[in-house]
Amino acid sequence: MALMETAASMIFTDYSSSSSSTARLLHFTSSRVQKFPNTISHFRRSNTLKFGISNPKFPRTIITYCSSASPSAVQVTEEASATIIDGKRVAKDIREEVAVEISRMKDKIGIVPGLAVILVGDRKDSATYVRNKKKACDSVGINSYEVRLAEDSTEEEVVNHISKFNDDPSVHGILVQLPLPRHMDEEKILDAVCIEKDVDGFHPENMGRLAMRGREPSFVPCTPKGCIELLHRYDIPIKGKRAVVIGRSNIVGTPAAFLLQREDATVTVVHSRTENAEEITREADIIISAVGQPNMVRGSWVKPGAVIIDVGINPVEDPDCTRGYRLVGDICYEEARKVASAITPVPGGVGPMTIAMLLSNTLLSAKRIHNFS
Ligand SMILES: Nc1nc2c(c(=O)[nH]1)N[C@@H](CN(C=O)c1ccc(C(=O)N[C@@H](CCC(=O)O)C(=O)O)cc1)CN2
Repeated sequence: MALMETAASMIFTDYSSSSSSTARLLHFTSSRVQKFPNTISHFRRSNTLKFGISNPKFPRTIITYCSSASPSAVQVTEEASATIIDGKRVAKDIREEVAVEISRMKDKIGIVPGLAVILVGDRKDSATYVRNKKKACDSVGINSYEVRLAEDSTEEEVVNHISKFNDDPSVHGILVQLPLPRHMDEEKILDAVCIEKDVDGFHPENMGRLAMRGREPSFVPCTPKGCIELLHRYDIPIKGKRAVVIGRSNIVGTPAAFLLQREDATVTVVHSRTENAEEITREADIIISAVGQPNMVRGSWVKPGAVIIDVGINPVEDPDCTRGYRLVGDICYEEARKVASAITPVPGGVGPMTIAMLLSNTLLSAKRIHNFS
């Protein structure tokens, strides 16, 4: 099956760092939200595959292969229930942790972190994300600065604003909301953000460092950082696991794959030209999907007990919803949750983590610039 790559047009989150395989992504102490209750305790593969789940609250799942030749013939004969990875709750915890650090910094050295956001054009979804970023800044005590430019602005205008923010000592983080209007050269604009303030982590130097062993990016893109943070906070092991990343966009898929590799996972990237995407994905202990195709990953793509991080945020028409649409992920949630051991919902999974990680990166930047630990 061919996958569609729609990095720029996905209404999705895009997004992480670690200096060693075990390093935490955040630069302040954070807590795990709960023990991961659904760990597979054993596996027995034959015509009938069974796995036990360590927490008695979760029913034992029996998955029967009706025909070993056809993976789509997998039947769940007893209702299983994956742990729901609650991104909304983790994001709230992170906002609280960031707020505590910001007030400590303000008390000790009188510095308040500042974030500058540049929005070009009139996409409604982008305007909503920018508004939510401002609200999140307000809630933790970060000063925010916003520039809104018309759809037909020039690249030069955008770059001029970036240059001013690069030179402004009250600004510690700069981001340009994506996607940009089609006539603009995204590369040229993102390259203009100075690397010390690149809280989105989209500068090619940051990405290059992320890809290299022994090098540290200044910042890790917020969405992939959020994905790994969710795995850490739910105590989900990554080291030595097989991970499949679906999608290879610059802002999610590619950095997510680098991050998983830095955490010592064995990583495969599945993309629009991949043959046998379904079989490859079915080998994975951890799936991160960021492809922007509603419900593309079916239950049959998922190995029993796998952990699923769904980055896709796709609107699908629904007259019953006040907005006229509802949001679904790349993963067919109703099918996958019966096979997986843990899964992020959409909405309320990775999405809220993107903004929480942005706040965390902005705090990190201000601490670094002012040599505050
Ligand atoms: N400069 C950037 N542009 C874009 C990024 C980014 O990280 N930096 N990511 C996405 C959009 N995005 C933030 O910018 C973003 C997307 C979604 C959410 C979110 O919280 N989603 C909610 C649902 C929201 C809804 O109901 O509409 C959820 O999943 O629960 C936050 C941020 C592309 N552009």
